[in-house]
Amino acid sequence: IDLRQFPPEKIRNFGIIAHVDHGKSTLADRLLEFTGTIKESLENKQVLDKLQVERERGITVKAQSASIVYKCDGKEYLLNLIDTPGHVDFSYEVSRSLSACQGVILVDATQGVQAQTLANYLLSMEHGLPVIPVINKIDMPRANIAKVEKEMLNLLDVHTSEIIHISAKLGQNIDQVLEAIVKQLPSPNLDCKSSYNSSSLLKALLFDSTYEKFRGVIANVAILDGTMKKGDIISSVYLQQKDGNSKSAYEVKEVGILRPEHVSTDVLYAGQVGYIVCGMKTVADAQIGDTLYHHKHPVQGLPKFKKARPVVFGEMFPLDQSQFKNLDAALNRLMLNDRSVTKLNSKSFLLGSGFRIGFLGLLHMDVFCQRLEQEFGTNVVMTSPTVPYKAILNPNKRLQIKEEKEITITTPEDYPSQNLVKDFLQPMIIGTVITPLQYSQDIMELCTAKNGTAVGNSYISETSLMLQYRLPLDEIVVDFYDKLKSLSSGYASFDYEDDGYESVNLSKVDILLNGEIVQELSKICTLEKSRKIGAKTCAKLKDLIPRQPFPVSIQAVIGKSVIARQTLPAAKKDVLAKTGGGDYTRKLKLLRREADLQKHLRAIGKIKVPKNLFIKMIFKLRHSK
Ligand SMILES: Nc1nc2c(ncn2[C@@H]2O[C@H](COP(=O)(O)OP(=O)(O)OP(=O)(O)O)[C@@H](O)[C@H]2O)c(=O)[nH]1
Repeated sequence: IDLRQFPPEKIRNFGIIAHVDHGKSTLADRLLEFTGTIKESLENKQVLDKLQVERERGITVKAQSASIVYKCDGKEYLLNLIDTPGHVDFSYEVSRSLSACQGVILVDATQGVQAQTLANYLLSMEHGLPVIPVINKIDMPRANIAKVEKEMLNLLDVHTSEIIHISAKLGQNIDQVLEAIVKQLPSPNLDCKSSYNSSSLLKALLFDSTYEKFRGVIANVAILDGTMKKGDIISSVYLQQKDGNSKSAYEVKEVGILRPEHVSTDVLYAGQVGYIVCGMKTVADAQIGDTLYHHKHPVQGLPKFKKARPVVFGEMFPLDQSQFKNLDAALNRLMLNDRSVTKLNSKSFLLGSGFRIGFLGLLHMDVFCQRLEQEFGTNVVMTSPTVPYKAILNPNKRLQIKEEKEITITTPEDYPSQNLVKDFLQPMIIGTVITPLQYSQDIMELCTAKNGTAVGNSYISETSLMLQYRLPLDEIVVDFYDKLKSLSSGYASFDYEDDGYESVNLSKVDILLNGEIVQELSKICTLEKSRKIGAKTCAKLKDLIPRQPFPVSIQAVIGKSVIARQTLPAAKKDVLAKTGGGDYTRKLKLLRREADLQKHLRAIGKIKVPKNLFIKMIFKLRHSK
């Protein structure tokens, strides 16, 4: 491809956004086939979902770009498409991708408008992006186009005449979608007047990155002004700020576009989207949202990207401590590809050195761990996840806290001494559920049971309802989504947004084995839930700990008060087994000696629990609802 043929007016950059499973990746397949970017084949199924985890789970977790060339009214256009994930846990990928887009297609399916349809639509409005409304899966017998159109008219600012009806699976009306992209979406809104003005200073947005073993960081860039060529020496606004006089400069070793695989073009012009390889090595250097420029010609930086805000935290340890450094390196590389994860160092008495990692949800946490294993061969153990609570501490002279202070609690270790605390706060969300009418009663009961308060209900059609509840984040991260799906036979959809913090009665449940605290099993939870959690942990431990020669008391405590307990009886040893008939006094002697031994062991009382048991326990607690 000669990229000089595509000045900005012949370029359209668009993202495909929609609810989970509405057919975004399938539409991307057809767009790639229809424009001859890839060969037509029945084998082409979600070709942009390249990760093993995406193939195995059948979901997109990573936004992917591809450049296609399309001829419309005799002129060729360069279209850059970004296929985005639909699940709420990966919404950061969507918002990040939209920063490199000029237009968006909203694919809707026969299920009608769902929670993420609405969330993504609002996101594109926030970015000021126009939307091409599309109804997908019209080939399905269950398709109810009239109903879906009505919902779209009710909830989205679109007109019936604009809605395109397609079957991404069968490739029906794909040409209409492409034509709408060219005719209805604007060309990139650039700082420059002309793409070939060689005097224009380079200004490029780094909007995504991946890591490859031999090539290092591969950065996806949108060129906003000037040109980027192989051999150019570039720097970035972030590096300039970090290093003062901008010592860090990189030579562009490769530059090209994605079709969808890397195709080197040696140059990218203003308005185009592509990739560069320039020897960057770390997450710190390849900052998402950074502005790149020619080293000798600094430019004004673009507004920074909003940072992802983790909603669950877990502690991650290598199964084998000798692998700690490898795990650190693997995490840094994976974080180049997944920018929504946060990482801090952490330590555990039993599990050794590890990391405190923040995720955007439990699915995100599972997918991230699976990617670590599949792409980097690391084996890790994750402690049970917790949401970020806050504590307001009273002033304290001894601890040199001069005025009220707010701290964030993401692990039991952060839990402050109760007498210092003025108030605990928990994160709240506004959850939006869209459901067919017949399931709404059960869903309302579920929201109430999860301590939710209704903030608004409205009909989106005669048969579907939108429910909005204010809920504690802690109540939805574990099993809310699964329960919602099972109550509604899979029909209800869910999305949520932050809604500040609210006062809560928080507690820290510690687990004691024969009076000794086991740090790794401590848990922060609301006082209301503490008994249930304490009892469950004690019962599970009783099952898992091997019998010892002495009884083991397993207690769950809050401070000094015991809230649950179990006793693991001593392993009985038949001391008389070898005595046969024998003398009565000898038997008595043996029994007395055994009783003394028991007493002695009980006095020592220390039980040696293997590391494996904790790993099993952590695993069990995480996977039991
Ligand atoms: N019958 C029919 N099935 C379709 C159509 N489009 C997609 N599908 C099916 O719907 C399912 C989901 O399609 P995907 O393309 O993976 O959906 P997605 O929106 O990319 O999914 P996420 O990225 O995980 O949110 C797959 O089984 C597709 O084969 C269509 O037009 N007709």
